[in-house]
Amino acid sequence: MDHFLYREERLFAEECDVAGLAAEHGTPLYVYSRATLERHWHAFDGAVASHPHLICYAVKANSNLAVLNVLARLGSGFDIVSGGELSRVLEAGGDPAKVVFSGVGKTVAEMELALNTGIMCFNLESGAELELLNEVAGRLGKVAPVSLRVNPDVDAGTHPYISTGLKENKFGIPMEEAEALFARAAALPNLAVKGVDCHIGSQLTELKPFLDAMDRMLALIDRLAEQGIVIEHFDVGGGLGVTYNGETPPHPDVYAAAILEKLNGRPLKLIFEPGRAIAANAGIFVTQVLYTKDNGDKRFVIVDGAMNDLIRPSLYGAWQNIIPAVKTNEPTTRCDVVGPVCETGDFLGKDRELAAGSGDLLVVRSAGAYGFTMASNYNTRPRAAELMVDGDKAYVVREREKLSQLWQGEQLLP
Ligand SMILES: Cc1ncc(COP(=O)(O)O)c(C=O)c1O
Ligand SMILES: N[C@@H](CCCC[NH3+])C(=O)O
Repeated sequence: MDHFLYREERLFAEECDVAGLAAEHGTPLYVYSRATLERHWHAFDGAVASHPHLICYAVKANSNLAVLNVLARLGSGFDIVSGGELSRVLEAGGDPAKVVFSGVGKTVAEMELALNTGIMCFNLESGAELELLNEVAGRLGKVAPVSLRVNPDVDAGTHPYISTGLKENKFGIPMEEAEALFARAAALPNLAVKGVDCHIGSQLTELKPFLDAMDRMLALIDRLAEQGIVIEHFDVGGGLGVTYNGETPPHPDVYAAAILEKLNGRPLKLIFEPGRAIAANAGIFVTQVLYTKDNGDKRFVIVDGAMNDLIRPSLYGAWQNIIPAVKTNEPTTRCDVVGPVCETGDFLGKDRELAAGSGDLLVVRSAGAYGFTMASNYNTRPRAAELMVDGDKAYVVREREKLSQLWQGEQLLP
């Protein structure tokens, strides 16, 4: 069930009137729905209930402490890609024993933090990283639990910037090197091989690439077993897509059933790293129209939200639905919804049919993932406030940034 629905002509987030939230908290504004986050998490967790598993929510999608805390309370694990994300998980009450650490460029300081915190597993992405982690763990008198992220070389059929499982991408270890590196990891005194990991890309809307990757990864797991390297868990990564514009990605039930079928009774614990599928449609971005202007046949609706707040349209040409917070009977016009940032690429949507005049509120849907986490201060724009609604209550989960915070730490010359 969608928790962002119109009642008469007004859009609600759960039981809260979106225009009312904007009047109280200002714009631009992110609004998240707790019920939706929980429903999406349970959809994943429930889909694999029959099999040992752990859902490790990908923190990069939306790392607000309140979001992490809501998921931690459900028992979620977390997929992190930096020491900063690990610190956020801890701050939000997440369990380090349910954390997997992905990413191609872990630093010594990040390895130390993760080892001292006692995370569940390091997803290693290169031979060099493997040697360094062994050294760092040795120095701390610890044994690091590891899995190797293997690049299965499958085409995820997604945007080239968010495809990660092809040979030409920087992620993971090439399949041809995997067995030798697993043998090396198993032989090192301060590493303990726990798992095999892959992640082939984001916003996948078909099952086939996932299943192709699984075939290759399971064949690898079987070859490793023949060499006496026992794998306890298989981390299938994240990447399940969502509906932005009529896409029909498989429901977690269908996705999980297909994965379990491929597993074919192998006693492997499954780890999932969904980010977008949990957070994207649990959030909206609310922005107010400043001006409209017509340049020849082109109408621009200039809003107070911009690419610095929500970069997906500019960066990937991503399409996210834009709807009014309050519907009117005014005639609609075809327009580009653009922000105040000094870049031609600063748009939230192009060629949209909207009735939008100065002062009106527009809502960008599916903004709960890779929205605020990718925001910047470009053009010295303070980052938006974030709210979480829970029924008829709305909580400020991040205050709007103050201008003075933007130059904190900057110094004039003497
Ligand atoms: C290693 C890893 N795991 C999980 C995710 C989460 O992906 P998604 O938000 O598409 O589920 C990503 C991002 O694509 C990732 O790089
Ligand atoms: N940030 C991207 C997805 C990249 C996923 C991170 N590995 C997006 O908004 O679609």
